[in-house]
Amino acid sequence: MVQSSILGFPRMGVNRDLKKATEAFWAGKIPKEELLSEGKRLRLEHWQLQKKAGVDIIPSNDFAFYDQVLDHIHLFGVVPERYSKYNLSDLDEYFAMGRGLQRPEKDGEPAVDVPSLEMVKWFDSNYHYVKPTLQDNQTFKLSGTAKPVTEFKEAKDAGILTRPVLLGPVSFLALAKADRGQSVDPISLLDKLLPLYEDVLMQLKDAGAESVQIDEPVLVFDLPTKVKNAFQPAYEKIGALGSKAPKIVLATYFGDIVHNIGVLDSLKGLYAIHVDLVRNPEQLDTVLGALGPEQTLSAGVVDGRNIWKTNFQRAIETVETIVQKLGKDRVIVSSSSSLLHTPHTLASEKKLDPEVKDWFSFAVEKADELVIIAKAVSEGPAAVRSALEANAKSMQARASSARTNDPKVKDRQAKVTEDMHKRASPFPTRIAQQQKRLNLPKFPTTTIGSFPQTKEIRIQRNKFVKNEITAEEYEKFIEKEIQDVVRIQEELDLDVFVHGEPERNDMVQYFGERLNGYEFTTHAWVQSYGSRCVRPPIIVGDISRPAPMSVKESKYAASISKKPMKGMLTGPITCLRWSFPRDDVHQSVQAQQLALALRDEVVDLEAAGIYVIQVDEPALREGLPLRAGKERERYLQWAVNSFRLSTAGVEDGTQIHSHFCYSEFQDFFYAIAALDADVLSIENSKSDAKLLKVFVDEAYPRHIGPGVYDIHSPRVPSEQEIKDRIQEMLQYLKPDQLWIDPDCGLKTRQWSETKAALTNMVNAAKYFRSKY
Ligand SMILES: CN1c2c(nc(N)[nH]c2=O)NC[C@@H]1CNc1ccc(C(=O)N[C@@H](CCC(=O)N[C@@H](CCC(=O)N[C@@H](CCC(=O)O)C(=O)O)C(=O)O)C(=O)O)cc1
Ligand SMILES: N[C@@H](CCS)C(=O)O
Ligand SMILES: [Zn+2]
Repeated sequence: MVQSSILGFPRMGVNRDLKKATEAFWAGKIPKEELLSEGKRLRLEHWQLQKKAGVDIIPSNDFAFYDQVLDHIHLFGVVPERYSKYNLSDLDEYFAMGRGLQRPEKDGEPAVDVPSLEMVKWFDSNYHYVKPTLQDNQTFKLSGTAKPVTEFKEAKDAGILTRPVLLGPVSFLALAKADRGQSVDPISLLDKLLPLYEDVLMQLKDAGAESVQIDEPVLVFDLPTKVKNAFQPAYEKIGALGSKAPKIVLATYFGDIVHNIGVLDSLKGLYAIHVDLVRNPEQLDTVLGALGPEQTLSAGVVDGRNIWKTNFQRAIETVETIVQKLGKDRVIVSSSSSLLHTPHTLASEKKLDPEVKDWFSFAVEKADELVIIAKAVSEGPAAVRSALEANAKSMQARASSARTNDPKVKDRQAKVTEDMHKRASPFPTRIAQQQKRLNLPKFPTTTIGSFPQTKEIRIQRNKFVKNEITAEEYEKFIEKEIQDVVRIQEELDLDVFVHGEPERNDMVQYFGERLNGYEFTTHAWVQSYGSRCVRPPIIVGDISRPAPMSVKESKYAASISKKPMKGMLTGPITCLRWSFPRDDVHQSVQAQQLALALRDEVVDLEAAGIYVIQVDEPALREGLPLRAGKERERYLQWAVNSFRLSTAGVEDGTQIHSHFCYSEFQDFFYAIAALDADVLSIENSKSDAKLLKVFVDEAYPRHIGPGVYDIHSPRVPSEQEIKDRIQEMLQYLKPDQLWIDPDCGLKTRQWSETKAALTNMVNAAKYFRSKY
């Protein structure tokens, strides 16, 4: 029989219950025991709903209070001394690594002041993981109660036999880095780490696990030889455990593994291989050809990254092809990746137009889809006839809907010219005119856009959404917020102001709600990092801008401000990547539509007297195909063109900024340079300033503001820390080039932390101003 499986389930819960409990715990409003029991309740609820749907293979250890990679850091005792020295409780140490910890001395307990570990993008998704950080003398030690074993037993006690998920040893090390000042090559630690995997696998077997999912997603990358060669010894060792360990399903996702297919030779002893056939269906033949004679294929045919209903006919055809080759008992039908990247359930969406709702499928619905596909192949289509018919009808309705097609948008796209991507003059001419207009000091200070989104802001917005206050009342409230933000920036003596983005629920969702072609949801939250979630809007049709989206707020802010006001927009690629995109039109087409809509907005801002305009593109790097080559070049071409199309409509004297966070910018530096933005602000505070060398090597001529402090943590950086950081930067950047700003927007911070940190930042900038 063909079995159905899920690689991982969203953990927030139907009402973002985990977020609420975690934040309540951090705020000291609930004790640790309550947080732990909420976690337990959610795990059980999610296992039960998958079981009820009829899913054969249900994951465990896919739950994490903060991040699944951080769970492994904790599991293997990869805790840098700057955390372990405080002898914190397990949970406090775990959260300290995730989000930093700063607390005064209390009841004889010493004061704690430690920043978080680095957080980076999980492959090309909008999820972020905590990067394992290794020492030259790194040792590994299994934490007393191994979480994968505890959670497996927890499910078993509830009558559900799960398949525990582990991040594989090669991926764990390949995704790690040497700590600051250390030079260890992570993969060289494989031999030291493997015994811990062997131990966990044996414990899981003893506890009754029949199979374990080991994720090795790095197989979709172009791997350095050392990493590629690590698979053989790693899995020979694990394979040598034989019946002392559960059967191993090795999972890859978010790409194809054809370029690493040779690695499968060394994995033939494993029970099964999982591949992502949504992203790369064309890899199927190669993978089938490389499987061992008894190996099972786990076929990822239900999209773990998007919300479109699965096309049953197509998925069933794919699975049947595999069955013909391998037989029913050697095929598992699966989600393409963990469903972590999809919202919990469509059932919560009460306001969606039924026409489009019929096109969507969230995690709970995807569980049903997997069961239907497996049944259709196992028992024949007649067993699920009505589901197949309903699905075919939905597919047909979407394909023929008038909502997806806007001739006016197509017409405008056909008229886009090369010149529309170019500013009028080169940078030296532009910056001279901008400086005349803006008259900024050396080391100009600014922020990235958002100021704290307080509880009060969210409450007022919620009231407005529910029609409990009028549009005028809400507008007045937002104006008052803008006034406060402007006044505070005056007090802080920043140089380029922002309006603070109080009117925005999210930097992408806000624009999605104002553009034609988009649908948005009320409960479709997806975890972005830690307790933070996003509600990506859904692109269903051709995109256009019916009216200005941000001009009113920026113009108002400028009217009450004595300093230059920066207009704030989200760039076309970020709007695309952080939405659920269409799967019926190429992404480059959607990006160009977004770019044209934003171009109109940029020009309108300029006409309203806003002469500094920031177009954020933090997701530019995320969209980069995971492997080097032609596909990457093609992406960069259309992505860079989209940014340029959106910004090049302004005069020379208008300063275009762009912002990047969560990106390792070195490997796509030339694309950032090609954007031709006058000023770049980039997240950098957690990285080694040495990385800025790329700006020197490439003789980058324009202005740059590498973030001087981390905004993800409530911790306030001292003035000295910021000065040290700037001093380091000056080894690589010219004083005339350097802007001083935080890593990213401040929306997740409290006001007290924000003011304290920015005071230190402005003082540090003034110190260098007086020195140069
Ligand atoms: C910069 N980042 C972003 C990414 N992706 C985005 N789409 N947006 C981003 O800003 N990716 C990379 C980074 C890091 N990621 C994030 C992601 C999320 C946040 C964040 O702060 N999220 C908020 C939710 C923001 C939001 O949409 N708020 C809405 C709704 C608020 C709400 O919960 N309302 C309540 C009722 C009101 C109340 O009583 O509080 C409800 O609906 O129940 C809004 O403001 O209106 C989060 O809280 O997780 C930051 C960085
Ligand atoms: N302008 C946005 C950028 C976030 S990446 C903000 O400040 O929140
Ligand atoms: Zn940012």
